[in-house]
Amino acid sequence: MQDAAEGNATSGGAPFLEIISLVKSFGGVRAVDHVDLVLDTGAMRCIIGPNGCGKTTLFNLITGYLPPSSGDIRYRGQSIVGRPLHKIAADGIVRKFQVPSVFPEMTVEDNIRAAAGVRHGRSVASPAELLDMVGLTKNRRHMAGTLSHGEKQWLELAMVLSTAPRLILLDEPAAGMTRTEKTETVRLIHEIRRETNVAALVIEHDMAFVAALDCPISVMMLGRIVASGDYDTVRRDPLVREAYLGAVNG
Ligand SMILES: Nc1ncnc2c1ncn2[C@@H]1O[C@H](COP(=O)(O)OP(=O)(O)OP(=O)(O)O)[C@@H](O)[C@H]1O
Repeated sequence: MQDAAEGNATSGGAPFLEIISLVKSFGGVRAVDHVDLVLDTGAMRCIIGPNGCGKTTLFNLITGYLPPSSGDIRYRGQSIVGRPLHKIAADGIVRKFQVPSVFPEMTVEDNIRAAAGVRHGRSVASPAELLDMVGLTKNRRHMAGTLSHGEKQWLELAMVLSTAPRLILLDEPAAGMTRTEKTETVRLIHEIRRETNVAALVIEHDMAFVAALDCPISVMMLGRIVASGDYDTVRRDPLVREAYLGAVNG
């Protein structure tokens, strides 16, 4: 099942990100098994699926952390397979990990300044604008180590944005957050997309959070994308209900 949004090309003709028949095997385990996926400039898509279905491996392939066994990843019209990790990051694909990695002994604003040193010449919001966007202006002179878990996640999001990414890969951005922090994170992600036109791929297990993000979803199982569409479409898919949503939501 493919939803219409997947086929749209960018103005230059080539899709912004195009994953073509991507395979990654670890010995006998095919962690990513002929995955096809297209993402337009500024678009967002959630990747969901049970533990071990290949989501993290897919991110590791896109960022260049792992080489694929076969298939291609085309970014802004060119294959990035074999391109070094740092070059892929410099070209604008930036990953935010589940556990926030801020510098605890530095102030909030110095964390952003440190990250902004690697913006690769692209224009970007100022540290003050980024702090405002993530709601941390009032904390700017606090040591990052004193922030709550949710605030650390938002600070790291601002740090990622300060590098002027074109595509952000968010690995479980709601993990460990309170309900209020999750609601704020959804608002924040929507605002970031409105303000910056950055594209996003989001791995997430929390289905209420996924629903609130209100974007197309790809469902992975055993390394394959088995369903794609909006939240209601995916929810109704019998295979998804049985193998994933049913198990999560009861
Ligand atoms: N470096 C590795 N070496 C061997 N097997 C691996 C390696 N990385 C992942 N795998 C295997 O590949 C499969 C997919 O793992 P992956 O971590 O990508 O899944 P996931 O969907 O991200 O899981 P989770 O939701 O638990 O993070 C699993 O069977 C895993 O054991």
